[in-house]
Amino acid sequence: MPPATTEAFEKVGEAVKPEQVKSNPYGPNPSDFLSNVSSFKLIESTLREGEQFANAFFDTEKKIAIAKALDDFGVDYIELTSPAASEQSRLDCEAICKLGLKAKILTHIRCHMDDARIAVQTGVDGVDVVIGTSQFLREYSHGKDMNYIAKSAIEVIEFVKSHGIEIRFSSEDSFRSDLVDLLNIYRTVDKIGVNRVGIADTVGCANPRQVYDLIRTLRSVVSCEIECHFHNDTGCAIANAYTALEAGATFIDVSVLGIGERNGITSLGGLMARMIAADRDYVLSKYKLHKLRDLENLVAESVQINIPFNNPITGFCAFTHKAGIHAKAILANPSTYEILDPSDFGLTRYIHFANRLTGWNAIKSRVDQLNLNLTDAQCKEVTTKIKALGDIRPLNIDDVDSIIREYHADQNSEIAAAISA
Ligand SMILES: CC(=O)SCCNC(=O)CCNC(=O)[C@H](O)C(C)(C)COP(=O)(O)OP(=O)(O)OC[C@H]1O[C@@H](n2cnc3c(N)ncnc32)[C@H](O)[C@@H]1OP(=O)(O)O
Ligand SMILES: O=C(O)CCC(=O)C(=O)O
Ligand SMILES: [Mg+2]
Repeated sequence: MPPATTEAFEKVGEAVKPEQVKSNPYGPNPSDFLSNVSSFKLIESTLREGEQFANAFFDTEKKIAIAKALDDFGVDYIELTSPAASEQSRLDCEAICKLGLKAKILTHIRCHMDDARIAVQTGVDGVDVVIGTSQFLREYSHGKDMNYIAKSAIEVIEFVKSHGIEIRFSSEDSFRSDLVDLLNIYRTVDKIGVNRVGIADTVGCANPRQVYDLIRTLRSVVSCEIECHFHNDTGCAIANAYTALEAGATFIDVSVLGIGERNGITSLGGLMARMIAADRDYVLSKYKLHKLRDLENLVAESVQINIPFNNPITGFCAFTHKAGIHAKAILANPSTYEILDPSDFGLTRYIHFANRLTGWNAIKSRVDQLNLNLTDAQCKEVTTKIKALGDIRPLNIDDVDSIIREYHADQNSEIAAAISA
């Protein structure tokens, strides 16, 4: 496309000169500036954080079905509820470890030797250890100071490592913790050797700028990988996860449909949507995106919820285009109003034409689908009729098809009458 002329702008004031705008990092292809988010990994926590969702009860059979579906989807790690939580949780953890899945199996425990002793006997590939570091949790949850936290962290980490499995240490409520305390504890555990450290926005208070700053700072203090866990209380879970990757994190905790404590965490599907827009080749090479819908249905049924209408990718209208302006452009080139390609997820787009916002281009497309023959002028005329009925009541496809067919028949009988006259 030729560069926009500045003539029109100069009439209303000084135009921006192309040389003033070195490059636009945001477009037209967003992936140009996103190379640093590539090669992220997923810690899938439906069977841990997700079990903390109010409606969740997974029996052994359901946990196995979900674990297999997650593995088939291609998640890197599956995180399971603490085996210290209950006897059945421990048995389920052992059962999932024995499935021989490609994904590595983790369990998630308090920073406590009692839990660690149980965890290392389950057959997991790694243990995620967590302890609250904010003033709130230090005072009202476990009541321990930073010295105690550091000592028990070292003891638990060395114990888990001595069993030859992966270890991750995480602070709970990281964003309301003292920064110096945080960096000190992470530096300590990094020195003794952990696979990952984790940052957790346990109450969902962080915004992307805070995430960027904290992860960037942490990146300069530790040499191990950084994992992040974001709650969605203020609606930032996906954006925060993405920003964490930009800042140097490489592991993100997700759950199917985002289920978890309160209103949950970064959703698997939401993160897939965000990441495929950033690095399509990487995401397609790693994850079987066409299995997302079945995976979400499996979990939604298990916890007795519906898929929200506005869910990324699988919400019922995620690829439905309605207003006439949109429909026309989508018909010409789907990239006009779609950043995601539904076929990447085994889905199809839909043009909604049974409403008063429709335009003649969408109606013409429907006329073609019905294999009828109307000129552009006739399509415009029949669109006026459809809009008139759409002003009175909601329409369905049958209404529109009836108007089109009736109009088509009228036109044909007029032609026939003209010929016979
Ligand atoms: C933010 C998160 O989601 S963290 C993960 C949350 N996961 C879970 O809670 C797993 C399910 N939990 C459970 O089944 C139980 O809470 C158990 C088995 C872990 C503990 O049960 P109980 O001993 O009955 O204690 P309760 O649940 O009432 O309180 C939590 C206990 O853990 C302690 N604690 C809390 N966090 C930590 C931690 N990170 N490290 C060590 N101890 C901790 C508290 O001090 C409290 O101990 P207390 O009994 O001496 O006061
Ligand atoms: O272990 C972690 O990093 C996160 C724990 C958790 O679920 C949270 O803090 O919300
Ligand atoms: Mg959580």
